[in-house]
Amino acid sequence: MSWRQVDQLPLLALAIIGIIFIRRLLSTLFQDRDQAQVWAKLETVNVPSSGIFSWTRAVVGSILSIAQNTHDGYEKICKVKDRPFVLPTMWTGGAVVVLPPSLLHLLNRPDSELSGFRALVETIQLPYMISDRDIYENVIHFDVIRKTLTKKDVIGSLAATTAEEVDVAFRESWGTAEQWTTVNGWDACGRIITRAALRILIGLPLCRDEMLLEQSRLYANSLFAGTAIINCLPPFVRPLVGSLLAVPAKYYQARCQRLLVPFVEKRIRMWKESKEGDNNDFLQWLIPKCAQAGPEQLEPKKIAMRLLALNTMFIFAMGYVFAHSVLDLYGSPLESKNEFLTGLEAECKRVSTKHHGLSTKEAVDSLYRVDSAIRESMRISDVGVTSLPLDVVSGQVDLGNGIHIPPGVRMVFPTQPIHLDPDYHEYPLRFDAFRFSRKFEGLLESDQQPGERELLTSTTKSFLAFGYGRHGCPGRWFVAQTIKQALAYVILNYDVEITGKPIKRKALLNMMLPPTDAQIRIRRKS
Ligand code: HEM
Repeated sequence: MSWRQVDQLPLLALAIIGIIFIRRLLSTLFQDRDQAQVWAKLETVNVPSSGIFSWTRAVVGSILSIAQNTHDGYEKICKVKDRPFVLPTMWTGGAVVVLPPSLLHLLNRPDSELSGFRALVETIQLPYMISDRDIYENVIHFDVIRKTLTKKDVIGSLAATTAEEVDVAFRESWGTAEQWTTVNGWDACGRIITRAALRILIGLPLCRDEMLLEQSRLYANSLFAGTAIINCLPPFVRPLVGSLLAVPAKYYQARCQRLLVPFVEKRIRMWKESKEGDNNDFLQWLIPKCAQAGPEQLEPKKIAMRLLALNTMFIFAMGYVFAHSVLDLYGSPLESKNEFLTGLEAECKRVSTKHHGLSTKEAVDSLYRVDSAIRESMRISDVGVTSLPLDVVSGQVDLGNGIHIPPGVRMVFPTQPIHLDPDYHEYPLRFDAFRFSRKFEGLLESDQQPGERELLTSTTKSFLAFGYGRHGCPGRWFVAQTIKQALAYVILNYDVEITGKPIKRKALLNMMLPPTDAQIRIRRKS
C-alpha cells in the first residue's frame, strides 16, 4: 500500500461500511452510562442535533472532516469558553474529548492515572504491524533512549558521526552534478534521514547496505500508510482486514529482519566476549539493557525487531520534519525565500568557518537561524491535527465545571489549532523562517535571560510538536542536531527549487498526509 494510493482511497466504500455497521457503532457508543453522561455534558461541533443517524454520519465523515471540526471546536469552545469539546472520530469509532490549552498540565499526571500509551499503540495500529506484543508492551528500547539520548555528552559524541553520514548520504543520493535534476522531494529527503538513522542505530558497515537502506525506508512508508488506512476503518472491522492491510509492512519487515538478525547475532557474540570495539551506536547500548531484562530479551530476532521499530520512528518522524523544512523553506514566496536563504547561508558559512565544519555539538548549537527555520516548519506543518492523547486509567479526572472523565474516555489536545492560533503566533499561516531567532540577532548570550530563547527543543504551551511535560520526546535533542546538520548541508551545498503543482496539504482522519508527490529540482553548488 503506497501513500499515493492512500490519497485516492474510495471513501465511499468506507462510508458504506460505516452505515452497514451503524447499529454496532451505536451500541458501542452508548453501552457505558458514565461515558454517556460525559458526552451529554460537553458540546459538540458540526454535528446536527437532529437527522437520521447524525452522530454516526459524523463519525464516518470524520475521515475527511476531522481537521475542520477540530479547528472549529478550538475557535468556538476552547478559546471562547476555555472548555473541552467532543470530537467524533473513526479512530475510536466514537468520540474523543478535545482539551483546551489550559489543561496541558494534565500531561504531567502519573501514568497510573492518565496514560498515552494505549493510544500510541492504537495510533500506529501496532498489533497488526508487529506480531510480537512484547516489542510494544515492554518498551525496553524507549528506556534506553530516555537514559542515553537525553545526555548532552552522548548527543555531542554523535555529532561527528551524523555529519559524516549526512555528507555521504547527500553525495550518493542527491549527487554532485552541477546540472539540475528533478527528483521526488519526499523520497529524496527520506533517503538522507534513513542513512543518518541507520548509522546511529547499528553503525558501520551494515548501515550503508543499500538493500537494508531501501527496505527500511519502504518498511517505514508502508507501515504508516497501512496504519493511516486501518485508522479510517470502524474499530470492529479492523480485526477482519487489519492483518491484510499490514501485509506490505510485514513483507518489508521480514526482509529487513533477514538482513539484521545475523548482524545482531554477531554483535551479541562480541558483547559476550567483551570485544565491543569502538561502537557508539544504539545497538551497543541496547544489548546490555536487554541482557539485564532476561535471557529471552537477548533473542536476536527480538532485538532486531526493536531496532526496526525505532528505525521506523526515526525515518518517518524525522523524514517528515526534514522534508517539510526543505519544502516550506524553498517553497516560500520569492522575496522572503531570498531573505531566508541569504540569512541562513551566511550563518552556516560563519559557523562552519569558526568551528571547521558542522561536526560538533557546539557548532550545531550555534545555528540559531537554522534552528528557528525547522521549529517554524514543525509549527506550520504538523504531522497530526490533534495529539498528546491521554486515557483515564484509574479514578475520574476532574476537568472543572462539573465535568468528570471516567476510565475508557480518551482525551487529546488540539495541537495544530494551537500552533496556528494568532494569539500565540502573529500571521500564523505564514512560514517565517526567522520567527524564533529574529529578536535575538546581534545579542550576546549574556544579554539574554536563561531559557528566554525558544529553541527547536523547547517545549512550550504554544509549541507542542515534541510533546509537553513528563512525556516530552526524549529523542528531540538528537533529532534537532541531526536535522539541523542535514538542512545546513542543503543550504551550503545545493540549489533547490520546488517544481510541479503547488503542495496542498490534506488531512486523512487525524493525520496530515505527507507530500509524497512533491517534486524538487536540485543541483550541487559549484
Ligand atoms: C521529528 C521527529 C520526532 C517528533 C516530532 C517526535 C515527537 C514526539 C512526541 C510529540 C512525543 C510525545 C507523545 C505523547 O505524549 O503522546 C514523543 C515521545 C517520544 N519520542 Fe519522539 N519524536 C520524534 C523523534 C523521535 C526519535 C528519533 C526518537 C528516538 C530516538 C523518539 C523517541 C521518543 C520516545 C521514547 C517517546 C516516549 C516518551 C515517553 O512517553 O516518556 N522520538 N515524541
